Amino acid sequence: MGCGKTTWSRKLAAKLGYEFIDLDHALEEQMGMSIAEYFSSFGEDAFRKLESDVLKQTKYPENVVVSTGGGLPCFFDHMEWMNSNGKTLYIKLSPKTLADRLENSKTIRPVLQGKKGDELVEFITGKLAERESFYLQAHHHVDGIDMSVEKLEGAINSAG
Ligand SMILES: Nc1ncnc2c1ncn2[C@@H]1O[C@H](COP(=O)(O)OP(=O)(O)OP(=O)(O)O)[C@@H](O)[C@H]1O
Ligand SMILES: O=C(O)C1=C[C@@H](O)[C@@H](O)[C@H](O)C1
Ligand SMILES: [Mg+2]
Repeated sequence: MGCGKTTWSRKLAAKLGYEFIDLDHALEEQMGMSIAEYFSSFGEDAFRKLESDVLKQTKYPENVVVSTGGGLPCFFDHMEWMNSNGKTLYIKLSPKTLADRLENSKTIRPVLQGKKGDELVEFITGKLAERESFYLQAHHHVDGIDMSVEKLEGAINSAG
């Protein structure tokens, strides 16, 4: 969460002349409300089910860069499904850098429940420990510091 998937997928798509789909955005369109509102009205389990349906039922164009939500890779068979249907890339950052970015971001992320400072760093450290085994299944891993479109292109064109 907050590693730059949306920001950099959009830039990569523009550079490649591909379409761009952000699955959090697609979900919000389908729900007719923000993710934060959906979480508080229907809870996380309902959100994860809908997120899975949107991942698998979206009609993807042939050439597209897709950014997922931060939790999506860690539920159901999503990593396996994405690895079978495209090239996957994990943008890796430390909990401290993620916390700094998330504190400055305007998007409300309900999983964080308003945490700040050291409490936020500690929470992200725990979440990453739970989740990283899923993220590491991605075909390619890039360090999210000094990010550039060229760095992303290099990673997806590399052997692994
Ligand atoms: N290389 C960068 N350097 C500094 N800030 C960045 C960089 N990339 C993204 N950001 C900022 O970090 C924040 C999170 O970025 P973004 O929303 O793209 O992350 P995300 O991975 O899509 O998050 P989520 O998992 O919640 O969808 C934004 O405020 C964005 O402007
Ligand atoms: O990390 C998560 O679990 C989430 C990340 C966001 O992208 C959204 O998908 C939602 O806020 C949940
Ligand atoms: Mg995003």
